[in-house]
Amino acid sequence: MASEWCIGIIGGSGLYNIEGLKDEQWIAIETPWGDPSDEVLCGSIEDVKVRFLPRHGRGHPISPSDLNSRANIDALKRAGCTDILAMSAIGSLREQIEPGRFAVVEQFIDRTSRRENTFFGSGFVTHVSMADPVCPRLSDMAAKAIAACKGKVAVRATYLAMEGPQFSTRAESLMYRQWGADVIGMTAMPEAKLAREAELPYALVGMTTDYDCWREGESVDVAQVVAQMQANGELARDMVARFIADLPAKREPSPIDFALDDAVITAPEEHDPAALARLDAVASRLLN
Ligand SMILES: CSC[C@H]1O[C@H](OP(=O)(O)O)[C@H](O)[C@@H]1O
Ligand SMILES: Nc1ncnc2[nH]cnc12
Repeated sequence: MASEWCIGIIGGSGLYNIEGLKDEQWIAIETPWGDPSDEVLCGSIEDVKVRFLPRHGRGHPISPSDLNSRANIDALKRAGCTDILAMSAIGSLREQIEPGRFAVVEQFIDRTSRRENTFFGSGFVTHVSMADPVCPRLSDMAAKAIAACKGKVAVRATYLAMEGPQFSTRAESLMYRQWGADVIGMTAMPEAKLAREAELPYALVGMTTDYDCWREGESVDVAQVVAQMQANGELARDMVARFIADLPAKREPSPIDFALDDAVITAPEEHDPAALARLDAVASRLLN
């Protein structure tokens, strides 16, 4: 049955606010996983409900490895989101994805190692499919929004998620290219996995800031990233506004809304009540 959209926007480096929301209000949301990165800016554009969360918090106090992605995704689900459009600054591993070009991500290679990456531990063991980690419908709409704003866009990119906070060595950067990665960042994993566990369709738009360090004699630094981030800001804000304005009037269901069907392996008699209690938002569809 068709329903209303409620779009969660996760703002990456350089995108700490969005403008033009009606009835906007920053709201603190408590979660069983701890504090999200910041309050959530809630409001609407036309008839579409919008929930905006700056991934690193306003002022960028939180490092990639310390992001509480479980709290961030849970908070967006609790705030009523039906879908998530995530924005990220990225390095490019391909000549043709130059700084300033936006890349719509289709696949991930997850090299992160020190992050909580699931809502589902012992007592409610669950294995969701990540074969197709992003929502094709949202990704397609994001690519169209970038093009409509006269932005340069690359589609079907593979994103390598690294732990950081240091940038890669040259050998790593060259190896990631051989692995088939197109772009690199430090934050979209486990965020995308957790969105899938929370049955939230997720798309990722990478905003290219640099060529990382695979090109002979070149390397990346924060000054370069920040300068390009500022240059990317206008397109980022325009494309988010266009993406929301161009959503179909009603939201048709997505298969990702049912990602937990057939994913839970723990027998009902072995379910841990404490584990279930923490899943009141994330797995609300199954538990109610
Ligand atoms: C300032 S460059 C490194 C920083 O930028 C990206 O963050 P986000 O994905 O939130 O835009 C990258 O992953 C690093 O966290
Ligand atoms: N080169 C790079 N490596 C990792 N994360 C990034 N974010 C922006 N540029 C990056």
